[in-house]
Amino acid sequence: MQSALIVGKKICSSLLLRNWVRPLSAASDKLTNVEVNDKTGFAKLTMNRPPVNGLNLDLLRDLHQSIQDIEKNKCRGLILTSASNTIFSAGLDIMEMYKPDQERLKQFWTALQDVWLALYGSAVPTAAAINGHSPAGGCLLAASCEYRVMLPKYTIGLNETQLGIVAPKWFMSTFRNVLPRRIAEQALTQGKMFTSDEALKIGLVDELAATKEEALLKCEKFFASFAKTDPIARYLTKKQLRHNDIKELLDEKVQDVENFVLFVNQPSVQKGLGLYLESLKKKAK
Ligand SMILES: CCCCC/C=C\C/C=C\CCC/C=C/C(=O)SCCNC(=O)CCNC(=O)[C@H](O)C(C)(C)COP(=O)(O)OP(=O)(O)OC[C@H]1O[C@@H](n2cnc3c(N)ncnc32)[C@H](O)[C@@H]1OP(=O)(O)O
Repeated sequence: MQSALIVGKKICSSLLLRNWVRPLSAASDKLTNVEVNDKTGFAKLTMNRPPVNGLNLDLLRDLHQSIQDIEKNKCRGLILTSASNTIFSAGLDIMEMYKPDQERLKQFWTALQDVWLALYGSAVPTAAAINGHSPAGGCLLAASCEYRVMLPKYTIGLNETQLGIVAPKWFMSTFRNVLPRRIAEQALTQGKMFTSDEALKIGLVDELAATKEEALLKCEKFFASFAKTDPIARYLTKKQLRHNDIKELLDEKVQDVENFVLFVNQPSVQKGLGLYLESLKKKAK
């Protein structure tokens, strides 16, 4: 595993916390970084896969491990954010889907399912400090959290239909958990990307913040709003509200992988992904 777990920015000597620190590989290899504030118990989970935090198999596995670690340690809040100054996450790494190795393709989708199940169903309160663009899979991660604070002048949305791909049901239920059904339907069918202001207006994000620091503080303030609640009662309430969405994927997990593999391998989808990748590369030149 390549992620780093840092408690209070130092290795703690107590047995409990020592168990909790995962050894690092070379620092440059880290794809996620977890810092836990030992006073508040809030964990900051930072995605760090330059240039755009494209969600490839390795980053997804790393994210899953980090979410599980945060949960096991009974942190009091998880804030998902990005090490980039302009991109939260560009969504799924299209290279994983274009001319794919078939076995890896299955592992890739399974890893995405596992991240979603862990984040959407997390017992720990979750928030996203969206400090950059957040299309597609990036939006899915943010929308899976319970609270979102976004910096101005970026974009967020599930743009799959603009790419000629279809968001699976659990992407859609995540959106529907946040947005009124009619707005979710329009946004999903149009593949609409919202500006930060628009996202605030429709309720896709809860607040805007001028800086990343302010966004993190606002996320912490959200966690503080649970100070007078019982954590178990809080979790069981969230669990019941999200139960049907989670059960739907759990019941169809294998079939969902098969659907994805079948869909992605269609020649028309491959052609579309190839053209889209080309357009991204041309834009970068
Ligand atoms: C009825 C049947 C239903 C069945 C359904 C079953 C299954 C469902 C099937 C499929 C579902 C798939 C769901 C897909 C979800 C996704 O997340 S797809 C990814 C969508 N992402 C995007 O569209 C974002 C594309 N990127 C951008 O818009 C921009 O790059 C940006 C994020 C706004 C950043 O812009 P900028 O800072 O200007 O950076 P560049 O554009 O220059 O990019 C830098 C390099 O990164 C490469 N890149 C960017 N995004 C991606 C990506 N998503 N994947 C791979 N690579 C990416 C870009 O090409 C540049 O590369 P080079 O430096 O040129 O090499």
